[in-house]
Amino acid sequence: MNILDKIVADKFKEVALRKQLIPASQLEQSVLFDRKSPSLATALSTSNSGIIAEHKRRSPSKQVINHTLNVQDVATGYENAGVCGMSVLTDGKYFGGSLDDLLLARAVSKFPLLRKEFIIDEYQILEAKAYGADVILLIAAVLTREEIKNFSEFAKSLGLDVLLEVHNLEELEKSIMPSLDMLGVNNRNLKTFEVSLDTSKTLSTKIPDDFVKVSESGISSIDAIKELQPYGYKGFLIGENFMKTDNPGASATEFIKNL
Ligand SMILES: O=C(O)c1ccccc1NCC(=O)[C@H](O)[C@H](O)COP(=O)(O)O
Repeated sequence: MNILDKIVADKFKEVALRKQLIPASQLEQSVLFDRKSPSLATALSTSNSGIIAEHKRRSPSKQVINHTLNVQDVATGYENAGVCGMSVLTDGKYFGGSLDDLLLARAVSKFPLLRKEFIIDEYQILEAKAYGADVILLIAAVLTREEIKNFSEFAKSLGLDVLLEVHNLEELEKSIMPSLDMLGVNNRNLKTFEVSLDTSKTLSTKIPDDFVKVSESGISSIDAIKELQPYGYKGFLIGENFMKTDNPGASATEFIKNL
C-alpha cells in the first residue's frame, strides 16, 4: 500500500461521516453556491508567471512545514504577490488542512482557489463549491476513467475548473477528455517521495495542446521554471518552497520579481 492508497482508504471513511453530518442539500444552500468562479486556466494562459501558490502545513514527505501561519495572511500575501491562484490543502489527517482554511482564504481573496483534496465522491465537489473553491483537483491514480468523466462533468456544471493530475503515461492516456481544463504532472514519486522535473519533461509531449499544462511539486527555483517553460508548461504549483518561510507572500513576491 503506498501513501496515496492509505490516504484514499481514510478518505472513504471520512466522506461517509461528513455526508451524515452535512447533507448535500445543505451544501447547496451555501451563500457561496451561486458565486461565479474565476477561471484558473484562463489566469494561467494569460500570465507571465503561472504560479499557483499552495497553503500546506505538513505533508507525508516532509512532516511539519509550517504550523504557525494564519491562512488568511498567507492568502492575502499570495494575492498581493500576483500569483495566478492559490491551492488550499483541505485534508486534515495528512496535511493539517481543513475546509475552514478554504472558507477563510475565500473571505479575504478574489483570485482562483483550488481545493487540493483527494476526491473520491461527488459530495466533495459540492463541498468545494459551498466553501468557495473555483477549481477542483482530480487524481488519475485513484479514479477510473468513468469517475474522472462523471466528476469533471459535474464540476463543470457547477462552474468549476478541473485540474487533472497524473504521474505517468498510463494515467495520462486513460484520462484525456474534453471536460478537463488543466493537466497537471506531479513530479513527486509517491512511493519514494523523490521529486524529478524529468517527469514533467517526459510527459509534456503527450499532453494535447487543448489543455493548460501544469507542473506540480518539487519546484523551488526560478531555474526550474525556466527549464519547464520550453516544454509548454504554463502553470507551476509551488507549496513547500513558499510555506517553509515565515512569510510565504513575501517569498512569492520575491520569486515572481526575479522570474
Ligand atoms: O507533498 C507530499 O508529501 C504528498 C504526499 C502524498 C500525496 C500528495 C502529496 N503532496 C500534494 C501535492 O501535490 C503538493 O503539495 C504540491 O504539488 C506542492 O508540492 P511542493 O511544492 O513540493 O510542496
